[in-house]
Amino acid sequence: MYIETKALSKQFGGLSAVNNVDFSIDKGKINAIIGPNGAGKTTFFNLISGVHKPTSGQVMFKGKDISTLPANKIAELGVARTFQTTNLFEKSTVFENVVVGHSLRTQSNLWDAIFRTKRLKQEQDQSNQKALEVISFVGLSNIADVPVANLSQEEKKRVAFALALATDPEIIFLDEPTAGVNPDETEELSALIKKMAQQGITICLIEHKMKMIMELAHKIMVLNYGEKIAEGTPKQINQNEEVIRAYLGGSASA
Ligand SMILES: Nc1ncnc2c1ncn2[C@@H]1O[C@H](COP(=O)(O)OP(=O)(O)OP(=O)(O)O)[C@@H](O)[C@H]1O
Repeated sequence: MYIETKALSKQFGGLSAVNNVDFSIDKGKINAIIGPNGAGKTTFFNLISGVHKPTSGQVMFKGKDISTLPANKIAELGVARTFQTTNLFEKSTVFENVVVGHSLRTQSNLWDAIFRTKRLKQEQDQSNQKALEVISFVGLSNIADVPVANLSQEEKKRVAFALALATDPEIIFLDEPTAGVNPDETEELSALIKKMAQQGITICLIEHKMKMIMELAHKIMVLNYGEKIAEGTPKQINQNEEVIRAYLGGSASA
């Protein structure tokens, strides 16, 4: 089993944001989490990536319990979250933003920085090369030197993907990756998500756009009031009575 949650629960005061959720994320596939507003999707992400500690239950990564590891340790294991586009440095270029991502994988310290050591130089070269590689992968090579402030929302989303990819992740968590972009751009970003999965990167995403999820995901989990009400292929989810009632408001093609 790759990533697995066992009876995972998180309470905020008296509120059960995530309640007793068993879920497994399939390696190399596109896994999706859907559900109405406030269903617990973001909290579930935060539990897996170590932002929140569970109230009870476990998160297992390749058979190891990571429930109590801090977020930076979980990131070092190869679990990356995309950053909101608002976390990008607007005045810096695409390249300058992305090069930061790879620093998670480097060892240099203050000593290296003061004395400009060989290790620092080698690692800077590696980070620069990695940044160029992932910028090309997300299709932004021609604007690598443009400040982020001058980019469209869709291009900023690509920068956020590149930043996550620069950390050499095994799995990427995407929280509403296409929020705020138009339908054509949504399709283009979907194609990019597929391309990441084809590279062997496991994807886990939250999305409200049902049509996109139905076309993209291999596996879907539906949360409602913190509880898992269904899990399955897009086809199974589309036909699930409880999902149709709770989430799709009676129309499976919403
Ligand atoms: N840090 C927090 N403190 C208190 N309550 C919280 C906290 N984070 C989330 N909640 C509550 O937990 C519940 C689940 O929230 P969460 O953001 O996980 O839902 P969501 O499915 O991601 O919603 P949306 O689709 O609106 O982003 C909500 O009722 C929310 O108000």
